[in-house]
Amino acid sequence: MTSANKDNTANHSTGDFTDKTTAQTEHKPDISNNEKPSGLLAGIIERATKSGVGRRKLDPSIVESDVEKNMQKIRDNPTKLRLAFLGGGSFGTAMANLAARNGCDVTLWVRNKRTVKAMTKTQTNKKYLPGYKLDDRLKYSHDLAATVKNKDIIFLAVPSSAFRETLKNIAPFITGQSVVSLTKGMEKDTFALMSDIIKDELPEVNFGVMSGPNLAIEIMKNMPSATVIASDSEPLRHAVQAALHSAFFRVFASDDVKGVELGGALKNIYAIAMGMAAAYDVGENTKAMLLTRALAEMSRFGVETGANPLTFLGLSGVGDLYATCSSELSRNFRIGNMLGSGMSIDAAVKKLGQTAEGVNTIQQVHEKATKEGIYMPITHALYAVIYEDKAALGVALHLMEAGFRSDVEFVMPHDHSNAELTAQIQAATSDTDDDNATKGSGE
Ligand SMILES: NC(=O)C1=CN([C@@H]2O[C@H](COP(=O)(O)OP(=O)(O)OC[C@H]3O[C@@H](n4cnc5c(N)ncnc54)[C@H](OP(=O)(O)O)[C@@H]3O)[C@@H](O)[C@H]2O)C=CC1
Ligand SMILES: O=C(CO)COP(=O)(O)O
Repeated sequence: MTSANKDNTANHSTGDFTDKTTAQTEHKPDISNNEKPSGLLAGIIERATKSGVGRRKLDPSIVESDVEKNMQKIRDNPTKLRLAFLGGGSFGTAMANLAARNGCDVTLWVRNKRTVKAMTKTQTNKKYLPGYKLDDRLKYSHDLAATVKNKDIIFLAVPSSAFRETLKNIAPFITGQSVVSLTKGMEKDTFALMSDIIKDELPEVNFGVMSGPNLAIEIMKNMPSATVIASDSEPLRHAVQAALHSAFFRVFASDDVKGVELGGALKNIYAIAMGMAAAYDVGENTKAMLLTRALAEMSRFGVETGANPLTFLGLSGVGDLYATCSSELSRNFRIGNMLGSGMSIDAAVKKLGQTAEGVNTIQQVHEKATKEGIYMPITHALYAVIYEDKAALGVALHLMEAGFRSDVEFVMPHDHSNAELTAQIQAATSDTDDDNATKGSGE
C-alpha cells in the first residue's frame, strides 16, 4: 500500500483507503464553518461515528470532518472515484452500471474481446442481461492491466473458480488500489473464501467483500435493493457506500468479513434445496421449515469457522437466503428445480449456462462439515441426492426423522443426552424400507 496520505482521508488519487484514523491523534479538524450535512452524507457520517462505539475508540469529530472532505472530493470531481469491475457476467455488469450511473469513472473488464466490442457498440450485455440498456458513461475493456492501473477500487465479479487466477493476473499492477470481492463461493478443494484468496495472493492490499440479496435482473430494473460491504477498513467501507449507494440501492456496512462472505456462499446450498422442494410442490410450512433450519445450519457453521452468528440475521444472511430461496431469478434455485424435475446435475448445469456457485459449495461444505463434525443435515442430504444418487423423497423423510433438536441453539444449546432417546424413537417409528435413502444423523 502507498503511504502517501498525510491525513486520514481516503486518498482517491492513490486509491489508498487504508484506515489511518487511529494513527492521527494530532489531527484537529476545523468543522466550525461546515454546514450540517444532510441526506446520504448524514447517513454516512452517522454510521462512521457510531461504528467506533464499543470497539476501537474514534474521535467522531475527526471522522466527521474527514468523511465530509472525502465526500466533497467525490462530489466535486475531478478526483471522483475511479473503479474497475472485473467480470462481464450479470453481476459485474449490474454493479458497474450502478457505479457509472452514480457518476464514478468506471471500466468493466470482460475477458472476451468480441464481447467488449459488442458491449461498446450496443451498450448492452446481450448474453447475460439482454434487453437492459447500460449507462453510456460505462467503459468496457479487454485489457486487464489498463483496467486496473490507476484505479481506487477494483471489484471482482468473476466466478469463484476464476478468482485466484484473476488476482494473480492483476498482482503486477497493484500499487495502492483496494480490492472488493462480489463473488459468492468457495474455492474448489481448498475451502478458501474469496477474502482468504485475496490475503494469499495480495497480502498487502486493503480489501472488503460485498454480499446481500442482489438478484442482478432486479437491480437492472431499479427495484429497491440493499447490500452489505464488509471490511476492516472504515474508509473503504465509506468509499464503496459512496460509489454504489443510490435511491434504489442501499449499501450497509459491517466489519464481520467472514460472516458476510459465508452468508453469500452458504445460502446457495439452500437455494438449490428450495428449488428442488418447489419442484415437489411443497407447502408454505415446509418452505418455512427449510428456510429456518437452513439459517440454523448457516449460523452453526459460521460460528465453527469464526464468524459472528448475529451477522446471519442481516442482509447478507437471512436477506440473501430469502431472496435466492424464493425466486426463479436465482440460478441456484433453478438448478435445484431442474434436479427436482429429474434432471441430472450435469444436464442442469449445462442447461443453465451461467454461474451457480452452490453446486461446488455443497461439495466443499459437505466435506468440511464431515471432517470437522459440524451438524449440517440439509447439506449432507443434498449432497447424498446430487452426488450419491439417493432418492430425494427418501432423504427428505429421513431428515424429518432426525432427532430432537432445540430451535435456536444460541438460546437453548442442543442437549446431546437426547441421543439415546432419539435413537429408540427412530427405531420404533422409522420405515424399515430405507435402502435407498441416507439417514441424517440425529446428533
Ligand atoms: N448474478 C447475480 O444476481 C449475482 C451474482 N453474484 C456472484 O457474482 C459472481 C459472478 O456471477 P455472475 O456475474 O452472476 O456470473 P455469470 O454467469 O452471469 O457470468 C460469469 C462471467 O464470468 C466470466 N468468466 C468466467 N470464467 C472466467 C475466467 N476464468 N476469467 C475471467 N472471466 C471469467 C464469464 O465470461 P464468459 O461469458 O466469457 O464465459 C462471464 O462474464 C458469482 O460468484 C455469483 O455468485 C453475486 C450477487 C448477485
Ligand atoms: O446471489 C444472488 C442474489 O443475491 C444470485 O443468486 P444466484 O447466483 O443463485 O442467481
